[in-house]
Amino acid sequence: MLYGRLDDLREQSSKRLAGSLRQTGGTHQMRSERDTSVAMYSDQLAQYSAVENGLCFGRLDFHEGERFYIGRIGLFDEDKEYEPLLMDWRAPAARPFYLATAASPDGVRRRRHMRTKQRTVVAFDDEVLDINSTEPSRNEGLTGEATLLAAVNANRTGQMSDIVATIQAEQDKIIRTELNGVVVVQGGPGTGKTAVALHRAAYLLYTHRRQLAKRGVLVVGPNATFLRYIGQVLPSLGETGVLLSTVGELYPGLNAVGRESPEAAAIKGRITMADVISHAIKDRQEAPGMIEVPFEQETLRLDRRAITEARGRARRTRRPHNEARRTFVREMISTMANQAVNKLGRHLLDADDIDEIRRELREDENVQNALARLWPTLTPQQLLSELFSSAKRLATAAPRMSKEDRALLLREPDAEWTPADVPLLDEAAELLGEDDADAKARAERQRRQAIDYAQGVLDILDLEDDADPEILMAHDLMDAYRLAERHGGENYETAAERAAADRTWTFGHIIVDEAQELSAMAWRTLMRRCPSKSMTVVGDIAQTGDIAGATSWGQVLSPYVMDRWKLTELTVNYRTPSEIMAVAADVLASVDPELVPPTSVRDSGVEPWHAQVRDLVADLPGLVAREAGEIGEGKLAVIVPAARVADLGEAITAAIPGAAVGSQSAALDARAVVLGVVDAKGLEFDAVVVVDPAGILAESPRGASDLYVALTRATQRLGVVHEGGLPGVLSRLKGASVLG
Ligand SMILES: Nc1ncnc2c1ncn2[C@@H]1O[C@H](COP(=O)(O)OP(=O)(O)OP(=O)(O)O)[C@@H](O)[C@H]1O
Repeated sequence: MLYGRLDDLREQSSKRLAGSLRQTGGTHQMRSERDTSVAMYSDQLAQYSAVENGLCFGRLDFHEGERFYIGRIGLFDEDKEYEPLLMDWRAPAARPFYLATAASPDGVRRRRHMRTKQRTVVAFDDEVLDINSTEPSRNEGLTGEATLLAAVNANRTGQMSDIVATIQAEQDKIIRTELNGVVVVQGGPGTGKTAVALHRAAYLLYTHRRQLAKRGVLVVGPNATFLRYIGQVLPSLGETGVLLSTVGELYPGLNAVGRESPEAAAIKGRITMADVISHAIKDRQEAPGMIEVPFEQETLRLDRRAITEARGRARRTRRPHNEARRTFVREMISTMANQAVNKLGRHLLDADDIDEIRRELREDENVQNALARLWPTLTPQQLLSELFSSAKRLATAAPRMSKEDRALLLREPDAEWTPADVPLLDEAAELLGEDDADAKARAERQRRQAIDYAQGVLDILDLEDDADPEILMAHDLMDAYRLAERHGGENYETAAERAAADRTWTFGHIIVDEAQELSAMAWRTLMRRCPSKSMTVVGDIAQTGDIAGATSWGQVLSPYVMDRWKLTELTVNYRTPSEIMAVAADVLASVDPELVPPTSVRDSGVEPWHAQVRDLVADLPGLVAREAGEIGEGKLAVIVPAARVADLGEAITAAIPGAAVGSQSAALDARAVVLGVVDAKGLEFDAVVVVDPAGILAESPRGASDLYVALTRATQRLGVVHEGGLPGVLSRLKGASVLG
């Protein structure tokens, strides 16, 4: 019945969409109304398709005989005064599905979890919420235990799936925390932080749709692999208007994927870089001694005092550099005009002549060159590449930075931009001010040309009597205006799309995942994008791997919100079975004995293994092949020190058909993938082989956190392969079976 209703709705929206698309021409207002309905019906259609799998997953029976079905979206019976047929999981009335317990049943008699395959129910589990129930005692505190365990035991697919059917009480509380303020979700590996963050985005969009649809929601993740991994979750919850981005992608028009040493990135992440950039800009507002400017037959002389005075005036406007330049130029032109007038004889000139002289000065190439030297118009890219490619400029802009640190920042002028550069470019853009008048004029010219082009295409189509019906359809559906917009690739329909193209866009809510990895400068950029400071910050201080990353949430947040942030915690690990967690816990204790590992929700009955080999390149592929055989259709990752991704990757891909290396999207779809620790962050696999743990420990000052991350990626099986002895933190493995 529910699927029947979904089909009806789909057909209705599809007809309405076709109707709207068929209307062409009309006034600007009619066109804009039509565009709005096109966007709305397309969204509805996308949502109806997205919720097809597992449309309904739960049922609540109340003591008074009432019964609700719970699902991905709300469905209503139009013929019976919109009586609810299916309740959206985010609606307040659906809450007992996640929270009710035998001790506090909230009127619920029975809770049913249903599993469906396509449109057929394949299993269901009932919980009778009666404290005196004679049912066998269940794992205390878990909601829908059987369905939950089926979900956590299932093979992984290389794509994260939603958890909407089995959200646990501690997770539900965080998902539904109020919109305003900063909420920190701290939790160990596998506690569902990422899942909770994404469901919270869906919940907030449902509950505060009006407020958030306009400004959009931004989800920030650590790298492109991770974003691809989580990319399907929100669409499967029927939400498409969320922008997923790495910090490196936050500067429109730039995809910063260049590489640099972690030390250089850490320096760029320090908050003091904000001062360095501000200094670097001031250094470009030069006041040399006397400069001479040839103008027509005369030589004009600008002395230091005149320049400093004009500079002072321009700075006192407190406008960004490129905007304040107007004041500087006006002052300098006025000084030069005075000199020129005096030389020509003031008594011979009237006001119009003097204006003419000013105009000529502005247009004179020598004058322009002199002004460009004294106060150049700068783009953020130009400022930074000229700063980082000059030891001298760096020394003046960062006098308090050590020589060694400055040396680490030096690079070629045309070097690729790195993720750590993005917050610096953003800072520079703020202080320089956009000088985008030219860019806007260019864009408008291009748009006009595209419209003319599109009009031409449509005119030609009109002339052809026997034109292909498909093309005619295109003609019916699209007028010149829409075609032009598509042609220019600027047909942004959602807030998220518009936001991605605009550096100064501010979001209604920002969710930061793996937030412990962000540098102080990256936080500064994100805080600028969210003036309301409505944020969800998700991470695990114990997993911090980046040396620019955080060691405490207070330290990160207090500069922006003082102590007005709320800490919430997740304590149950749904990913890693207890046998593996015991090994990981020893490593965690070596990071900080005070840190408590999360409790595994299940045992797997499989002990982790280790193998000492003589030569990794020769012996590892055989062990990996054996492990791949153990997990059948599941996914396997081989996690190695960054320095060994290339050689061990080659050995494994040569020996195992279908294996892949690195974090490109195809690699995640492979059955076996070789990854460095950084790229494995946030991901999970059925089996994990951690290679050369001593190498991982030695590779970074945060080596122990990296090893902890590597060990906790497995959902079923873990093996450790090493050449030398086992590091002390893994001595628990000594009792385990030894392969190889
Ligand atoms: N309530 C739940 N029901 C079913 N599966 C869950 C639930 N909570 C978490 N999981 C599963 O546990 C796994 C770990 O979740 P997630 O990746 O969100 O953890 P995390 O805390 O972000 O981990 P890490 O810090 O290691 O990146 C995922 O496969 C997720 O689907």
